[in-house]
Amino acid sequence: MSKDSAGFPDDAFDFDLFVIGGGSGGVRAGRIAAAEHGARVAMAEESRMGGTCVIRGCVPKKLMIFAASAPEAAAEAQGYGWRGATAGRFDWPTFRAALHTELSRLEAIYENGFTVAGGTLFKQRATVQDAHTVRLADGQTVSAKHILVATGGRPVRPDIPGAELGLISDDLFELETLPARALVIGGGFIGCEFATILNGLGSKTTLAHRGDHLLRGFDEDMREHVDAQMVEIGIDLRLETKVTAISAEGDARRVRFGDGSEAVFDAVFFALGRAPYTGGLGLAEVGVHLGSKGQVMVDRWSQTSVPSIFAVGDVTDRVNLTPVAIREGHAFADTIFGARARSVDHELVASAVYTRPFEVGTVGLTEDEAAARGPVEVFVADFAPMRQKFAGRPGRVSMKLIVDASDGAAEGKVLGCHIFAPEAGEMIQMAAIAMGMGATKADFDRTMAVHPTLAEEIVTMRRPVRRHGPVELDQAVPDDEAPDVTSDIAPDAPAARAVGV
Ligand SMILES: Cc1cc2nc3c(=O)[nH]c(=O)nc-3n(C[C@H](O)[C@H](O)[C@H](O)COP(=O)(O)OP(=O)(O)OC[C@H]3O[C@@H](n4cnc5c(N)ncnc54)[C@H](O)[C@@H]3O)c2cc1C
Ligand SMILES: NC(=O)c1ccc[n+]([C@@H]2O[C@H](COP(=O)([O-])OP(=O)(O)OC[C@H]3O[C@@H](n4cnc5c(N)ncnc54)[C@H](O)[C@@H]3O)[C@@H](O)[C@H]2O)c1
Repeated sequence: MSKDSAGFPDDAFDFDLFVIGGGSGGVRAGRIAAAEHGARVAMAEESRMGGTCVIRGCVPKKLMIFAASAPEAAAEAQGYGWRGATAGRFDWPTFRAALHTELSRLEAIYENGFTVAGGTLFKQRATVQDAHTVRLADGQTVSAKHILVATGGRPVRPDIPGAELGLISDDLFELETLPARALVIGGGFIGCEFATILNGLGSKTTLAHRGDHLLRGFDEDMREHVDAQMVEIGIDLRLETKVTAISAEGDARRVRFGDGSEAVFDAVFFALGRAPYTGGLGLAEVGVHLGSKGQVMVDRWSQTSVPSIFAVGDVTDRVNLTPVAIREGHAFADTIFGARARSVDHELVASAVYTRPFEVGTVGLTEDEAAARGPVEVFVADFAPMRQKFAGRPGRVSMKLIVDASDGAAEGKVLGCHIFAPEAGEMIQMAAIAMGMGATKADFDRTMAVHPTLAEEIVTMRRPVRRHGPVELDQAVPDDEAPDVTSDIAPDAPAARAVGV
């Protein structure tokens, strides 16, 4: 059997690795350690194998987004000559049954993938007893040379009267009936996606967000496009709105807002962020440093302050996305059991928010972030896409490239790419490859367009619409004193393209 820098197998322990949590990060780490590196691996999962992404996150959410897209598809079909096209009547029990059949299928794949690789699965909660020992809920203890904490996160509830009457994201997938009137509180990833789903499935949906635009942290233009689309599809969008109390009114919920007004809903969903799931895990007691949110503090090798204990995924609160958790788990397994040191680069992580009909795809710096670092040029394509335009459907695509305008080594490098369009998530994946390779605007320009597509606009933006940064770059102005000049170079540059011209 192979032996590496970690010195395994080590008969002093029951296992070489004990993974706590069978989600995206934990399963990948356990499977790679066992199948590819021959480690003796055990795992504990207290709920269902697959974790948040598979059972109560990305997968059921995206399937519900598909379901919720049917009314818009029918409306579009009418514009293409399908007279009388409608989506029909949405039957939640039928969809929910199919959804849970699919989730069970995926759960089995995750479980089999691990056990076929030779892993030992404990279907119960585990806590950390000491640097090399895990205690299971049934009382048994198991020793391991390494422990990997991959327990993910949990939705947070607000500290307001009646908070227990609200639902969390997990609940959407289990509802007995769809609410006729739904309130979603929170304007982040989940708030935007859940409001889109509920609206598309026929719930009269209100989205309340405390900020002035949805999706804080995203490029400002993208945020405004998402705000406008929410209103366009019929969501009652209440920005700069706080919820102060919830009370029961029969099966319904009476909600009090910050301005003193009240309204009644059939369901209230909290989408207020997620907290690392470390409560009661025993980590602090054995000397693992936790951050202010309870996240496990790790170095770039995902190692904690206790050398035998590692952590990956949402529980570390680095970038809380499935592909990141998977990559961190894989890198951990290769480093510790494969004698191949690999760490994860958390820069340039692309992501998408699956709003409808247009979604947001983003990678790299926002315009504001980039402008704060140095001179940049901003290229924008803003147009009514052929497909929607022909069908008489609303919506304008927006694509933005932010380009380094310094005269240094990074001159011309694309620093940020932001797309608001149908299937923007698919497009941004491709842009992320180019940007990861350090592509410049000239590289984009040299690329021949694929016509007629939406994505071709990303290689045909000729002139910047704005430039940020010092006017005279040669002047020795210290960075913190440099004027932040925003000049309109070509105010008419975002070509209002209709029908693929
Ligand atoms: C509604 C929603 C939609 C999302 N959509 C996307 C998306 O579209 N794209 C994307 O990239 N990301 C998305 N995410 C985020 C993504 O789901 C997470 O980033 C990812 O699942 C994190 O993986 P993980 O392995 O860190 O944790 P998890 O997948 O949460 O796995 C942790 C596992 O550990 C188990 N566990 C916890 N404590 C213990 C214990 N003490 N003993 C035993 N088992 C334990 C849990 O039951 C769970 O199964 C979404 C999240 C939500 C909530
Ligand atoms: N498409 C995707 O990739 C995807 C989808 C869903 C979730 N996720 C992941 O899951 C994480 C959690 O999603 P999320 O939407 O819950 O978190 P989030 O951090 O994206 O958004 C939280 C929202 O809640 C608001 N908020 C927080 N506390 C509040 C309070 N007390 N009162 C009022 N508003 C409050 C914030 O202003 C913000 O708008 C995301 O950050 C992301 O990492 C990813």
